[in-house]
Amino acid sequence: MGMGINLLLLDVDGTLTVNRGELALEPEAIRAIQRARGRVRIGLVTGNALIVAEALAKYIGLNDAPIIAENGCIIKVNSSTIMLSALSARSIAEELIKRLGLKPTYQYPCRYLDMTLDVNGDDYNVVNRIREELIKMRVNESYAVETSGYAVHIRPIECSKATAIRRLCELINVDCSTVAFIGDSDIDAEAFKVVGLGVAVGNATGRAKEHAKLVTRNPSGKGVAEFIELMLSGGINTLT
Ligand SMILES: O=C(O)COP(=O)(O)O
Ligand SMILES: [Mg+2]
Repeated sequence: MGMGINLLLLDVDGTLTVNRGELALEPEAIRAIQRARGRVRIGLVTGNALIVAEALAKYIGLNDAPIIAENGCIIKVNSSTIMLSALSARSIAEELIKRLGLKPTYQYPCRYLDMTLDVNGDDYNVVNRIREELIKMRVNESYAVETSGYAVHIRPIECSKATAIRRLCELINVDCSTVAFIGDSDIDAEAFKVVGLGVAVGNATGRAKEHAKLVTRNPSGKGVAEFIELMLSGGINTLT
């Protein structure tokens, strides 16, 4: 591959977990990440709340990992936390919960800009109902609505994982072309376009695979372990 990777960015749900739709972490992925520490800089890019992503990074042993949370609405790097929009989707989400009888996720109280609603299995249907309601409320131009497979997210339209990754690269002086990002869902597909190496895990959505440069043979966390082994064995050389 002859591609130097300076920064390895990891999605969380469906990527570090044993499978899409499951929350249990894949031990092989955690072990591979711990082996990769010191060889390449590692960060998390997730739809999860910042506090959830920070706790996960600490428990994996990635203490100073740069974190992009809330689908690109928040960046935590070194000791600064940056909000990438002045607009929060909280009030709109409250209105949608009332109008459509939706349920907030457990992270809802710990979130700032990108708000999450339960999918209860039919996430694409919930996304469409919300998009229609936002049009009725004449605010559909201000918010993006997407599903990760784990929750339906409503966020200020100017925020995304792609935009946040570009901003993070500027902040830590890394060229986006030397960044690898591994993900599993449609939301990650857009972010694959801004990094040098977009990697979709084997059970990723069709859209994610379509926009990835590499699709791992293995699913979710085992796919992450497979990619990291490839990287550590010089299959994709790392510059550190
Ligand atoms: O928070 C979610 O819904 C999914 O999180 P992810 O971006 O790590 O897949
Ligand atoms: Mg995911």
